[in-house]
Amino acid sequence: MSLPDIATRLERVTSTATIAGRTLLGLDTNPVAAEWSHITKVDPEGEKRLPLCYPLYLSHTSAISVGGSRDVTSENTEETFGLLEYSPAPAFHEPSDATHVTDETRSESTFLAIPEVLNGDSEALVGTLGLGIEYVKEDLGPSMLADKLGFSPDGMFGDRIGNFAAGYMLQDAVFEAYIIMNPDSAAAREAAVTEDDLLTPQEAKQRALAAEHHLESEVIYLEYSGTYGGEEAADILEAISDSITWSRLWYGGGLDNRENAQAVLDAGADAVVVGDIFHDIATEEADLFERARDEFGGPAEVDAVRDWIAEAVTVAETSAARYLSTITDVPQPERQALDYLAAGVSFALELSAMAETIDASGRSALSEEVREETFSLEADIAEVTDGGDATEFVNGVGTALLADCHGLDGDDEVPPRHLGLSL
Ligand SMILES: CC(C)=CCC/C(C)=C/CC/C(C)=C/CC/C(C)=C/COP(=O)(O)OP(=O)(O)O
Ligand SMILES: O=P(O)(O)OC[C@@H](O)CO
Repeated sequence: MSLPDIATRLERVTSTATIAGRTLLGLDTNPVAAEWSHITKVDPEGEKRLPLCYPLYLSHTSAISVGGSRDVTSENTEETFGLLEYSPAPAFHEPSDATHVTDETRSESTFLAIPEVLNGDSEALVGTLGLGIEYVKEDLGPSMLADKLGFSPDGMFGDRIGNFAAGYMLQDAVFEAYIIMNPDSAAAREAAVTEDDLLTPQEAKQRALAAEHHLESEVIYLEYSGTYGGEEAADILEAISDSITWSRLWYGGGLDNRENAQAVLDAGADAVVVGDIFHDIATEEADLFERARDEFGGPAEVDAVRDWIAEAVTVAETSAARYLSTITDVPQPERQALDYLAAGVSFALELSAMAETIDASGRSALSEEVREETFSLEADIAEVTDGGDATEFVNGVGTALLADCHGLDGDDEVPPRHLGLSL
């Protein structure tokens, strides 16, 4: 038997074993964790910001998806992964364009999640993917290898290096088969989904079956981006979850309270995905900080800030409480939200008082003073990350915000443009 014959037989045996494992034995070989029930989408674009103590909020989510469909670049994606090093949850990369993928994003993400749209145009199903593979094969793969080796191996292996890089990256990637049901969303525009492309539950189920059996998509993603799908979404989820066995089923769009998150889980979603309500916390925190500055006129104890927030707003209606309530295993989202909002606002009050007195002659003097200060937020952060990271995080955020306030540019670990609040 020739070498190619042996390779062909081996490939057949392996793929038969895979199918038997998944179907006859019901083995869960899906690399996307079955336990994940809540995903937070963090968008790297400039308009979508993070609350100051994002590690606290993100300590309750199962995983973080980094990506977005507008104004995303490799630079703001790398920065977002840098910020998420302080987050306790694993982060994966969902690029909307292959050029957002770099060596750094690859090494910092748990896996690459590639969207394919089941009810859009052919660009969104395979066109962008083909373009992406071409980019990995011809540019990214060879340049990553040349960086690592210190020389370009092109002449030695010809095309094979690029093919290997593309194969390797895709083998490691997970595929998300999207069904987009909100034609007014950015995702729908990207994928050319119109009213005519909306699916009935039965059609959605049939496409999900094609995705599971033919495309082998690790995730089937029912997407209502920006709006809650209600009963229509529940009907689709029920139809899909009754028939797929191996792919995970995720729902995203408009979730902002416990009832709607629980409803889609009850309808059969394995996980809920939330985006907007998380980013809204950043705006809310910045607004509360401005009001607290007028109220306290200087630094204040966390307890005093907590009492003031409880009077100043209806905590149950805050984005912080709404975000936390979409995580169904957080027992008291309102209490937790009040603690986190108070922690963020009092940290900002401490920093803004420091801004008045700090030596702002240069970044190193400023960062030295920040390191000498003890911030109460550090203990809270240390509960969700390890101690060294908590110190580094608090000092990093403090230095970045103070430097920004004094117009000192620099290479911040925590770039202030990603934070909702400025001093
Ligand atoms: C091969 C490599 C390295 C990368 C491939 C990159 C690919 C194929 C990207 C596909 C992009 C695509 C088909 C996008 C369609 C629209 C979509 C599903 C967007 C995802 O939604 P969000 O970006 O989260 O939506 P919002 O911005 O509306 O929240
Ligand atoms: O921003 P929202 O509406 O929560 O949607 C989340 C996600 O499904 C978007 O891709």
